Amino acid sequence: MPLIIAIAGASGSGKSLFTENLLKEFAQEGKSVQVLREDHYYRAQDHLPMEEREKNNYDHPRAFEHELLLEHLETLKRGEAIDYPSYCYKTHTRMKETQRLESAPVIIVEGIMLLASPELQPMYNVKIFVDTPLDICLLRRIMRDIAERGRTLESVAKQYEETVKPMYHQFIAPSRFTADVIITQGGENHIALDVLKSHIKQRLL
Ligand SMILES: Nc1ncnc2c1ncn2[C@@H]1O[C@H](COP(=O)(O)OP(=O)(O)O)[C@@H](O)[C@H]1O
Ligand SMILES: Nc1ccn([C@@H]2O[C@H](COP(=O)(O)O)[C@@H](O)[C@H]2O)c(=O)n1
Repeated sequence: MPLIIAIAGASGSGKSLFTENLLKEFAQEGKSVQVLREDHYYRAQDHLPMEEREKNNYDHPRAFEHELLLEHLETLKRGEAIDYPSYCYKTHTRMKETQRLESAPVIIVEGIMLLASPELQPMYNVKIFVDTPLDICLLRRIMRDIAERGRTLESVAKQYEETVKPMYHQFIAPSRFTADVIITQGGENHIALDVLKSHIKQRLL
């Protein structure tokens, strides 16, 4: 049965980079791994005008369609394929295209609310929390959101004050206590990558 690894942490903590690095480690050994991003499960908002979409709280668990993510994890765990959704941060909604994604011996799922959602917890075999100081997360987010997600400095600052930071304290920070492993130094922690790789290899034997 596939092993499901959840990687959670604040926005900008280094979850994606850590996931990419873990993926590279497995690819080098010819191991098949699939990655799911919780962001792809943000709810579709085609029915809402853009001003409404821009005001939404994207840092609350109910912003995600966790019911669909749960169904997809169950399907992958049975060894079956899913139709993986895609998401656009600029239009704040799902894209039409889905991608057929086959199951694999290792499934990595990465996102801010993964450990804060009790209904998803039983699905995970390994729970990881990437723990990075919030000021570093904010600096990274400013750079990324302006460069890649079509945001302005003013909009990033407003969103951070109104939702990102308070929701982090309400939902994400407490969820770190449910983790099996807490990773410091973000996506480039190579000792953590090595330890995790050995653990996963042992469990796959
Ligand atoms: N340890 C690190 N050192 C330097 N830059 C990092 C580190 N971890 C992440 N980054 C960079 O910070 C930005 C945000 O990281 P990312 O992995 O996308 O965060 P998340 O997925 O948690 O939102 C990216 O540009 C990434 O390359
Ligand atoms: N339409 C959206 C959807 C999400 N966000 C922000 O993305 C963050 C989560 O993604 P990371 O890659 O940073 O983990 C989350 O904090 C949301 O605020 C958004 O701005 N707009």
